Amino acid sequence: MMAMKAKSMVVAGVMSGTSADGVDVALCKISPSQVEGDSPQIKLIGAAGFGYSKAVRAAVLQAMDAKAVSVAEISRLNWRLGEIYADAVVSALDQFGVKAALVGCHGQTIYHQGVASRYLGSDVRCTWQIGEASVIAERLRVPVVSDFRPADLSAGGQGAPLVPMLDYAMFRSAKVNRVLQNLGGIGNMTAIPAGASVDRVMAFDTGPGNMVIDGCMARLYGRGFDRGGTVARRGKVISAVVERILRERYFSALPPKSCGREEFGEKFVDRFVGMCRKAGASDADVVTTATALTAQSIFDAYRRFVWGHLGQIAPLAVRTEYVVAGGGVKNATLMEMLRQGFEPLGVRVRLMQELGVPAQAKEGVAFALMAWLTWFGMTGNVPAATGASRPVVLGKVTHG
Ligand SMILES: Nc1ncnc2c1ncn2[C@@H]1O[C@H](COP(=O)(O)OP(=O)(O)OP(=O)(O)O)[C@@H](O)[C@H]1O
Ligand SMILES: CC(=O)N[C@H]1[C@@H]2OC[C@@H](O2)[C@@H](O)[C@@H]1O[C@H](C)C(=O)O
Repeated sequence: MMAMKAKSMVVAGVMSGTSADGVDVALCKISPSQVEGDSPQIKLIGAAGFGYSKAVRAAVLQAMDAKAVSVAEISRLNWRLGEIYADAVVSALDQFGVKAALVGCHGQTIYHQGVASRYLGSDVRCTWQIGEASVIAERLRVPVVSDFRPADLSAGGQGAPLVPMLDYAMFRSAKVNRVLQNLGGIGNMTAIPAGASVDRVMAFDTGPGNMVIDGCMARLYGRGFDRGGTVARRGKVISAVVERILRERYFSALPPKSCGREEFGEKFVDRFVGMCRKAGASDADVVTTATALTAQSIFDAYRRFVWGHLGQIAPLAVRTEYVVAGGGVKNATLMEMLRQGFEPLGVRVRLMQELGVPAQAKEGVAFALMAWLTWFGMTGNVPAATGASRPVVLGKVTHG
């Protein structure tokens, strides 16, 4: 690909994640670095969130269950999501009174399999994000970059996580180790040792973020999520269940690794609720135990994989900061559990907004950055995070 000379641009980044709760749009000004070879400069102009209607959320969740949905429905949903994303971008641009020259749209993951399984005589790994980019490009009349994950997957990576590119560009520090955590449907962690180069970044999905909590809330309380963590605050943790689950394969597998509803969706929630009930759990205890599972799986991952890596790469770092983003930041019980686990280890827990990006906006910013990199022919994956054999240009461009 012939690379154009990179220029400053206003880019709209659009993310709709595994929680399937709606769309986050981040409007960013992205400019080339003043220093040759350094990361681009990213300035957040504004961010806005748009919840899916109940019917759209139900259709998205259904599309993730291949047995319950037809190809016709997936095709219609692809189109409808394109409209929903276009509406969200138009509303965000109106709200902040700016024009975007480029859109980066992640789309909705309806299937993700980072690890190979045997299929039609071959070892197949695959990933699928929907939300028709042509619909967005036609409405906005600007180019849209979408479908970011397949290029990394084709280069031998897991196709996820991709946010480490943003984490490294925006939040690395010369003196402090930074561990960046997202608490979306799935939890993911990026560890950047102080002063490290990009090939020393470690990143992976820690397991459930809010997905299991949300699943238990839907089943036991008929609600989408545990607002503020108030239900989890009332119950008690069934430690034996948490310990048993943490011995399962996903948690002990070495990074790079990625997961989704395939691992922690409905089927997992069925089994989890069953295990809690067997141990005598009340409804609130189930939700508290699901919350503790998220928190414990995170410390566990930190202790197993991250601690040693930070010590080895940056032995002189004065401290480690653990910076949390994503919707889970609003769950006060989960945040308290995380603080109780990290503070005794001397790790300072901080919120993403303290570093200048609202917790809910970070992934939108990441896809604005990745679109900008792609538009100028630059690579966007971090092979140390995804396991890819090389850095690749991500995504497909639909010209508006
Ligand atoms: N007020 C709140 N109190 C508690 N939890 C909340 C609150 N608001 C949002 N959440 C949680 O945050 C989730 C959404 O988080 P977010 O939008 O970061 O996830 P996502 O981007 O869909 O997922 P992923 O990052 O895994 O792709 C909700 O499903 C809910 O569980
Ligand atoms: C396949 C897929 O959509 N994965 C998401 C999901 O949500 C969180 C976690 O699992 C992460 O691996 C990824 O998203 C973020 C944006 C990423 O790629 O970094």
